[in-house]
Amino acid sequence: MRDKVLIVEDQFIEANDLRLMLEKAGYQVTGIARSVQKAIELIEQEKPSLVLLDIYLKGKLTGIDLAKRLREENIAFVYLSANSNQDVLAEAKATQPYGFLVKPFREKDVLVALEIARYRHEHSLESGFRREAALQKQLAGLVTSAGNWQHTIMKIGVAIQPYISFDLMRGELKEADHTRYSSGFLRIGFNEYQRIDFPEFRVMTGLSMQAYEVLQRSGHTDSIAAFYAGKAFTELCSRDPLKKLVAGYFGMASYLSLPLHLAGGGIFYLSFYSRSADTYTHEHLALFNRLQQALAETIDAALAIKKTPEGAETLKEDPLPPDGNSTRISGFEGIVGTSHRLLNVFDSIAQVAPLDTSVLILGESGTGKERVADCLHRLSPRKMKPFIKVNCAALPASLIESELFGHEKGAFTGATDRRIGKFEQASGGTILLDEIGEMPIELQVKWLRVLQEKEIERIGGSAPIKVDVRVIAATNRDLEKEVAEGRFRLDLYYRLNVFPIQLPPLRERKEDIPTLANHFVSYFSRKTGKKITGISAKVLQELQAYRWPGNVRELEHLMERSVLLAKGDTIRDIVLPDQKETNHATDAPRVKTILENERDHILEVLKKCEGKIWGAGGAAELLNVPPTTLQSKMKKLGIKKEHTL
Ligand SMILES: Nc1ncnc2c1ncn2[C@@H]1O[C@H](COP(=O)(O)OP(=O)(O)OP(=O)(O)O)[C@@H](O)[C@H]1O
Repeated sequence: MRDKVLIVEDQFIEANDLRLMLEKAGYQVTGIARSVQKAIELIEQEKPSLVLLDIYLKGKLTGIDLAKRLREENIAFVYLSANSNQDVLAEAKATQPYGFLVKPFREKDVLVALEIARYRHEHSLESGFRREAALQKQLAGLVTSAGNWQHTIMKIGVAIQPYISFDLMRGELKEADHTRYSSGFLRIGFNEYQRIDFPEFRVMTGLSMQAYEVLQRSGHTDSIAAFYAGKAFTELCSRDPLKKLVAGYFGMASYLSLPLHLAGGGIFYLSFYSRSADTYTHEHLALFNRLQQALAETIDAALAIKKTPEGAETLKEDPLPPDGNSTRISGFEGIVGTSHRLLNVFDSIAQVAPLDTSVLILGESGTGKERVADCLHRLSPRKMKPFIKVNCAALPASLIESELFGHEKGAFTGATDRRIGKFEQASGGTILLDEIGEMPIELQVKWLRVLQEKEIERIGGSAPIKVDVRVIAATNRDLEKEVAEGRFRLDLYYRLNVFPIQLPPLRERKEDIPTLANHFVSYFSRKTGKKITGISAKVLQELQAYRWPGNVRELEHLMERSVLLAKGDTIRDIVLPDQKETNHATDAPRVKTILENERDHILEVLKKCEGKIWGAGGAAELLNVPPTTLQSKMKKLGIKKEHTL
């Protein structure tokens, strides 16, 4: 059956061109809508499987408004746009489109974008189902696994973490006679949890037994699944002093409550806390609906053990087996830290590493982007194949193309031999395009085609060559800003941004500073043969107060210097750059180069003239240069006509 496509576009000529293009390629175009209202009517009547969607339409509502509805109805959509305003872009991105096409369109790009959208849509549904089926199986497996009930609850937590991210999980059963059984698990590493039952919690918080019981009695319990964030979380804490204590003590910012009605009667309260405010959504409640039976069966079985006479004896004191609280997986070696921001990065790596999906690693300089790329490769099925790194900033623009795609003998002056490019060298493996934000704009179009069509052409070559390479890109630039300012192609940005991993700056995960500092001290002590065993409390305090504009790399260099200068076995002094200066340096906007200024100025004038170069009122006249000079400048600065509309 032919795929049904709806075109939502208010420009008749463009819409009609698209219709002809799609029909020629075998799609069934179910209609052209010029407004959101008309689009909704056509969607109800025709049930298209794909929608091509312009952002600005006739009427008040925009394509972004329609996109939200398409998401809910699970219909794949691709934006059509010439707009690169940063705010609009951020809004469009939040609707999670399946692709983005920049006007004017090339036929092949449109068709490839539709193919990819269809593939991604089917794949996301399918992989969602597959992942959930795997989780259900894992939960069923826990029913028969031996161990005490707390151990089973923790195993449920470990299994559920990739679906419901948490920093603290609690399980609690209230019996008819008011006896309570509860257990808590604090996440302290990627797959490491510390069991915190109420005796430990009382010791940590200094609560007396009596005070604890008072707090517990005045608590709030949900009878149906619910989540709380922001104001709702603050209100929940003000109604429930025990939750307030937990939130304050462990720095939690949101809460998800999943009450499970057990077959044996009673309710088991499974609840999750997260240190991020935006962790829990309606999707978690929907997931819970699908999983509650499997969860209830697992917990029922675990509690049945508790109810046997032998089980009851060991209920509160039973320690977790040694492998229970520490199931480290290898692969994250070299990335030190256990802050929840870093653990979220580990979760993303674990989720995406085994797939072939492109990954975009974002983060300030020195945050560990290259290390993350290493992990992605090491944890993928491609680990035995090459991992090739290309630094786009370190290559002169004139060489990047031949460096990446290779050239044939005699392709240009100086090409004395055939050269295999980095992309082909990475065949079967992974390529890291570091500093992708620095890639010249002319090359970005070629790069987009490589990503879409999975084939390259050597310079001077006569036919394209198919390549199987997984692409990881990294940048410390704000790519959305680069797009808004015309330095990065919007369609390439969307193609790369399939799975972004954002690395936090060090100043946002200060709790990792002592571990990192100690890690570097022991590394450099070993390397230099000095016997340094620690860092003084004063130095640790200073390290935590500093803003770290250079992130982990700066900390690494500082610790190396400190080890070299240290007298005795402890680091007691450090010399940090003047805080005011460094704050200033981080907050100051990047100074633009002369070429960037020239480019911005020409772009601004061209936009004013709606792209017109020649004749009266054209950009050449306004800039007071001959049109041919302007054209060659535009070429040199990578300004295309479509950037100016
Ligand atoms: N979590 C970490 N644990 C241990 N070392 C780290 C960690 N993160 C970064 N490093 C170290 O900090 C230095 C910088 O890391 P890396 O080169 O991966 O950063 P980057 O984000 O790619 O930087 P740039 O944007 O400048 O290329 C490296 O020497 C790396 O070993």
